Amino acid sequence: MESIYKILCNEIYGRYGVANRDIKQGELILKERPLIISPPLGAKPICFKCCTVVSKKYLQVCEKCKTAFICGPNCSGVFHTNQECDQLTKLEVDFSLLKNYEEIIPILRILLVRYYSAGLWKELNELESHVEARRNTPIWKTHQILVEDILKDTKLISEKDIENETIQKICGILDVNTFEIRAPPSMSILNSKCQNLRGLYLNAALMAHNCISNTHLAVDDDFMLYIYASVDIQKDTPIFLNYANAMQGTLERKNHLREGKYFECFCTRCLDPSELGTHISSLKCHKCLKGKLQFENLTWTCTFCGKSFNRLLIENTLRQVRYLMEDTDPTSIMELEKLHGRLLQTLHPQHYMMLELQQNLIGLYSQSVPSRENLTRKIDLCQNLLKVIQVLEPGISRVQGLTLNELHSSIANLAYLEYSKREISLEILLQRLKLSEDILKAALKHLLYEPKKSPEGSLAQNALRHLKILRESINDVEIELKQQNSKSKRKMKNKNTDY
Ligand SMILES: C[S@@+](CC[C@H](N)C(=O)[O-])C[C@H]1O[C@@H](n2cnc3c(N)ncnc32)[C@H](O)[C@@H]1O
Repeated sequence: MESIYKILCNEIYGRYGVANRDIKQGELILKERPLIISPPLGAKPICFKCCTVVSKKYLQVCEKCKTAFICGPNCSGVFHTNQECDQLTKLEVDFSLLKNYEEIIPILRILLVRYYSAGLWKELNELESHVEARRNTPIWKTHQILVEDILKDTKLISEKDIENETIQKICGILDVNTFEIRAPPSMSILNSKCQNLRGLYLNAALMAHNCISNTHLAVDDDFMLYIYASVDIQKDTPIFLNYANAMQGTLERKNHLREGKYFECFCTRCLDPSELGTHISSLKCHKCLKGKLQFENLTWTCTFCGKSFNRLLIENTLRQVRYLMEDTDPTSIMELEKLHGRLLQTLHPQHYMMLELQQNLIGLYSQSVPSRENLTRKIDLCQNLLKVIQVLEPGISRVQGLTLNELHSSIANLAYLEYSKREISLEILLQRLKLSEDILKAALKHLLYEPKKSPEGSLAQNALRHLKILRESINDVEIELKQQNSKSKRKMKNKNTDY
């Protein structure tokens, strides 16, 4: 069967994927298992079998190779393959070395590939590593001390490897090509923040970046990666992933791409100071208080009065805003609302830091008392957020799905509340419930792409159950409305006959 995409190469992107035919929104473009899952530099080690993060004190070793870390003898994970285990047995790697220097684990796992699969090793080495751009930078030196020098003391790498910069190249390949993925829930890291892992997917790694991507990515609990078309993609169009966070401003995304992926992005969003009219990076003009400050030609300029502001001044303002956000209790609606009000004087209401606050608030309101004030505010926040996401993540989008899901429940709850207080009629209640149903259906259109074996997948299943309940409620209200109408018709008739 003809492949849905093909790989081309040009001077800008290097290798990149393009649609081999018209691809419909929602079509699966790629489903792929990772070649390797690893913790990022400096993070806690993971079980070689199931990849859960494990505290050092709970680590055990594989009975067979006596080297690979495992979370326990009954672990049923599949990632410590026989090939890897056999190879570690043959190489007689010193376990204490691994235990004390977990930084070398991902590199070691990749090095093992060259012993058991020449084909995979070749494919891996063809990935972009940007060694030239990295040479003698701080990250190069860190890897030299934390990885290269330690591996040198073992028989795992030769003098030739050092000469060929094999280890630095692998480190570059991991930094440039891996996807950030969520670690499975861990029993041995109680109360710790969820740690992210890095997954290397040989085919997905070939896709180019655009800040407005045309794909939707999902990873299930077994680390299977799914890439769907988030919008219709015409034949010969590049298949774009977004390597950056769509909900960050241009300067932040550009920094991330420059420092981590070694390129400058010139997509339509990066070239437009208003970021496609979303104003996700805009500030309020302190001088005229009317215009928006946008970054163009290396300065921040007001769209209304034309005054320019020094870049350092704005960077300092944004840093102060970040400190204020970090200093605010993220579990307190009152504190976050106070900060939101205060920041409205400095930032555009759709600035990415405002959106971050708004997302936090939506989460808190969804767990709070469903009072009229709370529900109305949550509806406003969801609508504001959706205006931006629909532009920055057009088509299928997880954030859109989650926000629409929150919006539907608040609209239904507010309608019930107002009806119970006799503030709205049964007809209006029905209208609002139908609106909520439409919004929930729209949410499901996004969320149904989430793998069943993932937290978002469970949320989608929940949303499906809610849809059923909502339909039953709508049915009940329709019946009640019919009864009410026929009752009033009968009353009218009786009144008429009385006359
Ligand atoms: C994950 S790799 C993609 C595959 C790579 N092009 C190759 O040939 O192996 C990421 C690298 O591709 C290049 N790249 C991807 N998207 C790009 C873009 N929009 N503009 C410029 N370079 C891009 C950059 O060199 C980046 O570091």
